[in-house]
Amino acid sequence: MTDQTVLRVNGPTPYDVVVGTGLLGELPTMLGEGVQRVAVIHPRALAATGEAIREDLAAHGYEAHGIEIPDGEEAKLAPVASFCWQVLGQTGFTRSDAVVTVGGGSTTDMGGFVAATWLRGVKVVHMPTTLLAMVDAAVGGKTGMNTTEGKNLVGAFHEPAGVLCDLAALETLPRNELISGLAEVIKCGFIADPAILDLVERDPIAAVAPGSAVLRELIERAIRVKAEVVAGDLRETAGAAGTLGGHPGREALNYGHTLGHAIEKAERYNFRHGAAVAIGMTYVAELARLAGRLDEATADRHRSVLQLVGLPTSYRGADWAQLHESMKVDKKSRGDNLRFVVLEGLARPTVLTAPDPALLTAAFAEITREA
Ligand SMILES: NC(=O)c1ccc[n+]([C@@H]2O[C@H](COP(=O)([O-])OP(=O)(O)OC[C@H]3O[C@@H](n4cnc5c(N)ncnc54)[C@H](O)[C@@H]3O)[C@@H](O)[C@H]2O)c1
Ligand SMILES: O=C(O)C(=O)C[C@@H](O)[C@H](O)[C@H](O)COP(=O)(O)O
Ligand SMILES: [Zn+2]
Repeated sequence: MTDQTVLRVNGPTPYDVVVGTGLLGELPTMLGEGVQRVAVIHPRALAATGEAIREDLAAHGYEAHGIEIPDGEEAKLAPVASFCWQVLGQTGFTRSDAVVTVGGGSTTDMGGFVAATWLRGVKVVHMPTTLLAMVDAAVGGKTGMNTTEGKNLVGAFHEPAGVLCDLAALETLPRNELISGLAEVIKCGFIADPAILDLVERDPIAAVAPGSAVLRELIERAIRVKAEVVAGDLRETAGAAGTLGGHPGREALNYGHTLGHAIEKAERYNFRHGAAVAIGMTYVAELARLAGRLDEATADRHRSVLQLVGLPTSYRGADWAQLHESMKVDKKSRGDNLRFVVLEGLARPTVLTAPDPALLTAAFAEITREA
């Protein structure tokens, strides 16, 4: 009897996302044939876990090296990538060797980037340890590094060879981190799978309880949404090209992120990613409502479902001019035109290009009003 669920991600190089507990035994199979050296990249907070995985790999005959990186967004900086490249160089990493990331989204983003760039691309297996990384960051091959000018401005698409989501990791995750991850789950509910919203609304306590059947179902549903979206538009080109008949393709996964990333930068990354995205989703719901695209009930549902699990839906930090300036380098922008993913209804994402500036500020007024 196994508690594992295997979710397939299709695309140029299909791979599995395994959800369950006690998954370390799956790692050698996922690494596949021919791997001699493995670099286990983990944040400081997970030093013991990283070392246990390194030792297990060594016991299986791999030449296993641990690479410790900073916790959180501090990991997503160029000097950290440079340090990792140095270790790979000094340990003689070749194209048949592999990176294993163990950590949250900041670890999978930066470790994935190192794997994408070392020798122009080596194998990577992600072992996400936060809810957010399990349902989002570890799946789909997007990697990202921050620069002074903004969030994720450097990166590459580099799909993993596989993803192991060990649910036991969620037992040690601080509650605010779990809640942050739930924002990306709820995002999947709005853009593609409204059953997610029903599940959260029916039992918000179980939704944030590690080990609950509800949380597991939410995780699996969100991974399915992500897998389906990236399989259809891995490199995020379909939305701007208009090849999916109005569907934004992979850009749909950026719902709430245009303002969300600007808030994270303004708050010097002291804001959780999911919290910023929750505010960003509330903002675009208001924007879509004011633009006459979205009905009032669905816009209001953003506030109610996000608040139910303790996520913020209002903001009174940085001013609009500063946030607007940061949004200009959002990857969905084309030239001087901002492009926002908005909803025309539940599970009906589309792109709103260059909205009237008066609408942008009116929507901002809606989310600052009650902060
Ligand atoms: N590439 C993508 O598709 C994608 C998707 C979503 C988010 N992201 C990125 O992911 C990042 C956010 O990731 P996150 O929310 O996982 O945060 P995170 O990686 O910063 O982890 C949060 C904190 O929890 C600690 N931690 C991790 N696992 C733990 C565990 N099991 N027990 C105790 N502590 C643990 C970490 O060390 C860190 O201090 C952002 O940089 C965001 O841009 C990327
Ligand atoms: O996988 C994607 O595509 C996403 O947009 C998922 C987002 O949740 C994630 O935060 C991503 O890193 C944002 O991408 P970016 O291209 O806006 O940096
Ligand atoms: Zn995100």
